[in-house]
Amino acid sequence: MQEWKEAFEVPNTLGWIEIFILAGLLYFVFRLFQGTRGASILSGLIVLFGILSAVTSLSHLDVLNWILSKLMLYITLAIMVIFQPEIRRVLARLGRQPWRNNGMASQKSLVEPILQTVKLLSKRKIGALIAIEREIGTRAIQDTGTRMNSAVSSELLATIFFPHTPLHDGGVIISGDRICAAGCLFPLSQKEELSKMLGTRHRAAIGITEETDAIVIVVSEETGAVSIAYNGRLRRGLNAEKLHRVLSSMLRRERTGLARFREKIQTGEAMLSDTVLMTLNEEQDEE
Ligand SMILES: Nc1ncnc2c1ncn2[C@@H]1O[C@H](COP(=O)(O)OP(=O)(O)OP(=O)(O)O)[C@@H](O)[C@H]1O
Repeated sequence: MQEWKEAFEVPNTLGWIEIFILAGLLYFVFRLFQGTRGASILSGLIVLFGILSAVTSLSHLDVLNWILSKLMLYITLAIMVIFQPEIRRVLARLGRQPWRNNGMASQKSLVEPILQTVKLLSKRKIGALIAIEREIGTRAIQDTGTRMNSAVSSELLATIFFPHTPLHDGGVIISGDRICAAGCLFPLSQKEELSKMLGTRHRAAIGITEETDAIVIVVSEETGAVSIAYNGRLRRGLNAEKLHRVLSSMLRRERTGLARFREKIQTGEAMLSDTVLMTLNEEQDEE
């Protein structure tokens, strides 16, 4: 009984500081994992472990408590292995460089050529995979393809994806207002819940957005359907008008790095990922 009383005693100032720091850390971790496959499993595990540890320690179930504390290390290792993609993505988010200006301010210089390309390729059922890099760098992925440094034009994009040409296999990466690589191998998404209908091109589109904050446009070779991937999600079957709206809206939200950084500070961490997801959700709701 004494232990229970001690456990629920009002903490002193230092205790309160510790509680606030711990709560802040937990909130930070949950925000980072929010929306990922691991979020609900992770919170479930933490709650379960917390309850079991509290009960075994307060009830003097020493053996069980000892086993739980030993299991903690293995569970942590297991979490790291199971949630490897999420952890990679979270670390990449942490490594974002909001002050980096990759020249994305010009919306028109990207939207129009991409739309024209997509319309042409979709009509002819030519497969395409176009990633637009944002704050998280994609250099390692660019290195899997052929480096380029060309202005974005619909003629060049369409030529790259034209069948039987050397660069048509793989994806194009646009950084700033330049096509910086073509024929790149994107990481494939390992999500099990993805439709069996989705082949490797679409899985690659989702895969790169799980690890970076890139926006990816996919044209299906089989159906000519146009999809857009962001933040590990795929929005399928967009017509020209919808693609224009979604793409313009996403790119409009891009500011020059410093302006966005200032804005984030003023609004208190209005995460771009949230606003873009809202755009996708709004679009989905409209259907
Ligand atoms: N990891 C990857 N990175 C970039 N491109 C890839 C990757 N894997 C496959 N691709 C591209 O996708 C093509 C194969 O597409 P596949 O038919 O398997 O996919 P899909 O999603 O069904 O697309 P589609 O509807 O166009 O057929 C390859 O020829 C290649 O160009």
